Amino acid sequence: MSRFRKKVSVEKNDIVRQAWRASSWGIIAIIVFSIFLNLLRFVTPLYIIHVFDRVPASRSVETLILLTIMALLAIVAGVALDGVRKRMFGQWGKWIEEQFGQFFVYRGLSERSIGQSQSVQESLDELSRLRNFVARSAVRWIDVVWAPLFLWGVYLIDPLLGMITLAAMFLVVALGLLQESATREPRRASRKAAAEAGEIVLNAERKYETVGAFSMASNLSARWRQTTAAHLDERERADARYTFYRLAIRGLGECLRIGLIGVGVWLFLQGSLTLGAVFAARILGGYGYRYVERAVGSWRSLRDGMAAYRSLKAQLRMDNDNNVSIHSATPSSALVIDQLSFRYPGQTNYVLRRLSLTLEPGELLVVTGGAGSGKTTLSRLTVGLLEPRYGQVRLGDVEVKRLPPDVQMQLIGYLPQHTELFRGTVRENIACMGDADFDDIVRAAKLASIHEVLVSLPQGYDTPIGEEMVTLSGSEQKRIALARAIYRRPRLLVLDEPAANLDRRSRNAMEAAVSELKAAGSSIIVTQATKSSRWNAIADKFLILGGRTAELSVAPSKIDPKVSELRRVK
Ligand SMILES: Nc1ncnc2c1ncn2[C@@H]1O[C@H](COP(=O)(O)OP(=O)(O)OP(=O)(O)O)[C@@H](O)[C@H]1O
Repeated sequence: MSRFRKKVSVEKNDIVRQAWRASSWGIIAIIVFSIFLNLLRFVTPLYIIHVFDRVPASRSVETLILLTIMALLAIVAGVALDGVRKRMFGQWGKWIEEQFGQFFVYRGLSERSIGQSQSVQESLDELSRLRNFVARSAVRWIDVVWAPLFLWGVYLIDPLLGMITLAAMFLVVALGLLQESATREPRRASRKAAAEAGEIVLNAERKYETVGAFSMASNLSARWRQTTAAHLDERERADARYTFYRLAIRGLGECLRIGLIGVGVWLFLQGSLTLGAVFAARILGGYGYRYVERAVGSWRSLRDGMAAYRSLKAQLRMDNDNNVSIHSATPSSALVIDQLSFRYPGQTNYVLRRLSLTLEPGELLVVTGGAGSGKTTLSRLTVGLLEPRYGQVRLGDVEVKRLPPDVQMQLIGYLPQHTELFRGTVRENIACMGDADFDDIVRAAKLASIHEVLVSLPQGYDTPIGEEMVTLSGSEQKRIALARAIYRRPRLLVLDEPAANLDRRSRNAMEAAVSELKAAGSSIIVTQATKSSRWNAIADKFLILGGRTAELSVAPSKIDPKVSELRRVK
């Protein structure tokens, strides 16, 4: 039955148009079903007119039986069509989420700028709002276009009854708009307070060591209670206003029905309407009013659904613009940092100014600088996590920031300052949560000197680790992160303060791994907070970061007479 099975290729251009095209048969079926369904809604009023007005005159039981059977068949057909139509809307919503969910997770996670795009969760929330609209509310907006037809039916029976129905429809729209504007602000405030309260708990759970060590539970729970109280107050205010307007709308519907019958019977007494026509007008007016009422009730869902659609469509367009072709020479080209300047959004001071250097394959650059001098910022810029304000970071001719995610995965290895492991097994963590050759994983673990530790774990490489299951020491976790950074033998390896908090054995392992990769042709950047002679023997270049200046020097043994030994960049 599903007409929403076609797959949309997210790699091709015009993804949105493709999705509309793939949905077109389903949409046509929904529209055709809606036409038949709403025409069938006229059967009951027609039945009443005939049964009340014609059957008593003819006194024909056969006609009554025949009309009743036809009306029942029409009702059964209407219910079946309505069921199929609702199911199709549900499938359409599911299809949209299935088609694009994974794509937005992939795109959001592979968009490597820190704080520059909307979060993956925001995109998924938008997708889910769009699905909710399609699966639950779109049917109401398809039906509301039929309201004028029912109104016209009432008007044909009697213009006065038509005017009463029209007035009720206007009033319900006005009440709906008032309800929306009266509840918008408390709803927004309530959502904000709820998110803040949730954040307090989530944060405290993550930082359980600090919470436990400082016995912060009572302070945090008091703060949570305060924030939750604000959320509950706002929600109660929104609920009270919502209930008031819902009751007013429901009451208005009852008044309309009574009004149509009261005025209709009065018209009957005047001799201008039959009783059958009065009840038919009551039913037609009821349908028209209910369609408008239901559409008004799902106004927020329409607005959220449309906003989500526009935002997702813009993101899909953006994705189409980002295709980059990579020259085959790129992997073996030099790393070029060219006039690189960077400041964080909202900051006036530049962390790095017009920094230029070149790192050939097989060269090691040691970056030294005190706290806040920009070591982490430079590391993030080099691996494409931050976008330069001015200048470029390139591998050959291609900006690192523009490398397609799969190419970047192959070419770049990164050990961040703070170790981040994922919930999963050790083997999965080293393989970046994907599939990988086990021999490569073991080779990387040996190179990072963590193999012996891993084989002694209860389930070896298949031992689960993660945020909550801390079974490894900080230095062991760092060596697993190092194994992850080097297991693909990256062309460019960036290690941000790798020696911090490591014992001598781990530091030696780190240096041995760096030497081996360097010998194999990787360009390597290592940052350190204090000057140390540790890397002197194998380093090719040194960069000293100091607030607004940076000094670049070449290791004495590697000085090329054509290159100045010391450069100062302001
Ligand atoms: N997300 C951010 N937004 C705004 N400013 C930031 C951000 N991250 C870092 N900074 C600022 O940029 C400067 C450089 O920070 P960075 O973390 O690169 O220094 P660092 O040399 O790695 O320091 P540390 O050795 O303490 O880790 C600092 O002044 C810091 O306050």
